[in-house]
Amino acid sequence: MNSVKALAESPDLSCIPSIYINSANSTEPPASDLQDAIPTIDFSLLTSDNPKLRSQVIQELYFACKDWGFFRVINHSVTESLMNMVIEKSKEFFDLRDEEKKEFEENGVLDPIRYGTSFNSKKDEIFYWRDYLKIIVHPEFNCPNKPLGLREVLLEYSKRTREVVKGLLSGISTSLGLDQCYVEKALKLESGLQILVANLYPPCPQPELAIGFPPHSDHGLLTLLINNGVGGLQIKHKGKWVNVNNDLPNSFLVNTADQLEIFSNGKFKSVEHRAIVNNAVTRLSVVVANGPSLDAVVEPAYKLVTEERCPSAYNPMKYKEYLEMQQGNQIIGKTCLDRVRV
Ligand SMILES: O=C(O)CCC(=O)C(=O)O
Ligand SMILES: [Fe+2]
Repeated sequence: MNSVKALAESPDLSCIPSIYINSANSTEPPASDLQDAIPTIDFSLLTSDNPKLRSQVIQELYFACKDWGFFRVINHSVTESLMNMVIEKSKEFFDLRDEEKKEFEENGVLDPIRYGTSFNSKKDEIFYWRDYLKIIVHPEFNCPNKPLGLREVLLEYSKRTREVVKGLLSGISTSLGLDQCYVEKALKLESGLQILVANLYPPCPQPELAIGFPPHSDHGLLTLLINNGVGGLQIKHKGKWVNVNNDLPNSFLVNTADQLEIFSNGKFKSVEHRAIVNNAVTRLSVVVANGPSLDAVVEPAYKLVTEERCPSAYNPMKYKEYLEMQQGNQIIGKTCLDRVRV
């Protein structure tokens, strides 16, 4: 595997190889800065003793999912020092020697540990300026045996982030007029799939020609993102690409993903996002994708279809099949969701 990290570190790289040239860059309008602030959800209010505060935050969650598909979560139980350790240990993984990382190279979509470059280098027509490490951390916890300490940090992070996701999904369930445990039970979250993805975007000598992560939506229910303080994430909001700034310490950036769009029968849309690169500093993001159980069949919630008399807009599909379809092909916007849309 030829990592972008090794390429970016080659001594006299001034032009990027043509395989990295993303022709869409020249046709897409540049992103603008956001006019309105991304919604912020105070997680602690979801379990407040005060029913008024609880119902208020559930309503905020509803509109954050419906109008944005992106929100920040504050006052959760994950400490800033744990978040920093996750970033630091992920960086140490990428800093291992190539021979050490080689044993984790991707062989198949459902491999528990996958180190690779681009998105799906066997299928990608152009390559993305990104190396990655993907680890299935639930229902079974997996982890590379190096660097030292990675395992402890990721195990703790996986547990903590699952608690946050559980709380958010019970709020979302309520906000959809369903029982607060409805999502959890229907999608068997006890054995829900959780994949941790570390994305490394080294400095790129021609950032305007390359792309770190092309426009896409995520496969699961909710994705939690943190990064090393370097900007680069852009989301599509009201039809336009906008920059997401890192302006709130100790917060998660959360986005709605495909299975939540399906489950909510399209009430909540999975949001498209992408990552651009820069020529000065390495960007590192750590994303936790939280999905249903692999054997859960996902379809619009029965109650939403019957009580609201909205015909089902998505065909049922086992999450495992959806995941294999999304991870095993090229990633192009929301084309994967189109395949299950009625
Ligand atoms: O690096 C980022 O900010 C985005 C990464 C991402 O979208 C993903 O891993 O699905
Ligand atoms: Fe993503």
